[in-house]
Amino acid sequence: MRRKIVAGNWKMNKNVIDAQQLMIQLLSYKNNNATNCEVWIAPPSLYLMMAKDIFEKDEIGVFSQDMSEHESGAYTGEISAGMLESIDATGSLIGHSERRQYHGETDSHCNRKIKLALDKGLIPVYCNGETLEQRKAGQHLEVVKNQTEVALFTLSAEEIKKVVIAYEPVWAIGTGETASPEQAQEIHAHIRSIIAAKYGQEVADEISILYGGSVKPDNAKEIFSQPDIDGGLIGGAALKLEDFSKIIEGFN
Ligand SMILES: O=C[C@H](O)COP(=O)(O)O
Repeated sequence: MRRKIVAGNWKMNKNVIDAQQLMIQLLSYKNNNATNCEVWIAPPSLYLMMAKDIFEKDEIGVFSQDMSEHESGAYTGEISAGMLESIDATGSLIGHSERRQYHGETDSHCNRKIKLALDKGLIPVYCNGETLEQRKAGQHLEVVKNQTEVALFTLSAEEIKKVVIAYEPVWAIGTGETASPEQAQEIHAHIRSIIAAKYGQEVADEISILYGGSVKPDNAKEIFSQPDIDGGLIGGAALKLEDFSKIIEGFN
């Protein structure tokens, strides 16, 4: 049985008071409601240790939004896999489209980061997805195939099983425009088949593939009901308990 996950990426939002308040609300929600999926959050790095204190029994997984491709050293502004390990973080998002767009990240960078994360026992949430131009040109299947191969195919079967993939079509992120459940399912099945072709069906069937891109309370259930969609990576709708909890309940 693949793990089912709803993960909230807070991006660069909230001051410390607002972040603490939402974490406390989430803890209370989690303690008072049976959920049918794991709940993870990726707050800004500044708040990771606070999150670990608040979720002291690992009620909610704590992820960084990015991590360095280097182990340590003179890389001003970066945080390493070792640092995340040292605060007992659950994992890190890797290759989010905003990192690709604004910081020039490529799938080769992602590959190095994913290996470092795995070496430190962290869960890498590897994000990929095509741009609007690529979709309009009918290149989406090929783009996602290349991304997946470059970022993941140097891993062993045991390693790739520990990776969570988040398919996020760039044109659906923060735009209010979401891929239809059928469009998302097509790509999720495609990603799984690419992995199956290299590592075998059994390995591919163990990997959770999340969908991200304008998931909201009113479309989550239908998206999550697709056979190859194992949850969501949620941006805007993760910033309020009311919306995020309804998305979590998409698994009920
Ligand atoms: O990491 C989350 C994704 O970028 C989705 O963001 P969004 O739900 O605001 O479209």
